[in-house]
Amino acid sequence: MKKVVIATKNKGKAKDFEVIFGPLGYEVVTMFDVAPDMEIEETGTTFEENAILKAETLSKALNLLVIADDSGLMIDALNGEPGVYSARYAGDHDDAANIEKVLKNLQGVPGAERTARFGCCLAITGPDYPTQTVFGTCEGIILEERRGDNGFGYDPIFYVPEKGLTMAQMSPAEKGAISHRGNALKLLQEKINL
Ligand SMILES: O=P(O)(O)OP(=O)(O)OP(=O)(O)OC[C@H]1O[C@@H](n2cnc3c(O)ncnc32)[C@H](O)[C@@H]1O
Ligand SMILES: [Mg+2]
Repeated sequence: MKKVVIATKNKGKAKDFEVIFGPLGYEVVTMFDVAPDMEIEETGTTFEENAILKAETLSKALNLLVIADDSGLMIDALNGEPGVYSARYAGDHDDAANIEKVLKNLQGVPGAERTARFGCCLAITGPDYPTQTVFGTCEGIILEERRGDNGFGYDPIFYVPEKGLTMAQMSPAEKGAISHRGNALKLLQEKINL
């Protein structure tokens, strides 16, 4: 089986990638498999800077073609927060605490003003392979309470009107078909031959 290396330590993301790459005949390999002790500090101020940083750091260390994902949630009523800082919005990398903080900051904001979008930048790079990036989005509404147990991160409070479901109520395949990550991967496939 062909392998694709993803510069991530997020098991939820890895699952999202498996659902999309599996049918293309790829086994997904993450940093847990190839560089468990490596920590890449995300010092960029944009998704693109951080995606490139993660992809290039791991690619140089392994001398292999690598894809990285830097993503996050942008909430209009919070001026685009948590944005690039989505993973550590409440301090630690704690999904439950991050959701609590969002819900608290949106208290009293009516439904029509709870619009938001997920964004995902994918960077691909390798030895003798110029770095390229794509950006995918997915529009939604932030609910007042959690719904569903699938997915990761902010999925339980991110409602997608076209589906009538939160991302945590979708199957992994349903999420992949409409998500920022799925949309970014479609753009990547258009650019290069995966
Ligand atoms: O950097 P890696 O190791 O890939 O893992 P990470 O979780 O730190 O990833 P990011 O730095 O890209 O931060 C993205 C955060 O944005 C949120 N997020 C991104 N995609 C999401 C999705 O599909 N569903 C829910 N939350 C998501 C979630 O809180 C993530 O931790
Ligand atoms: Mg990260």
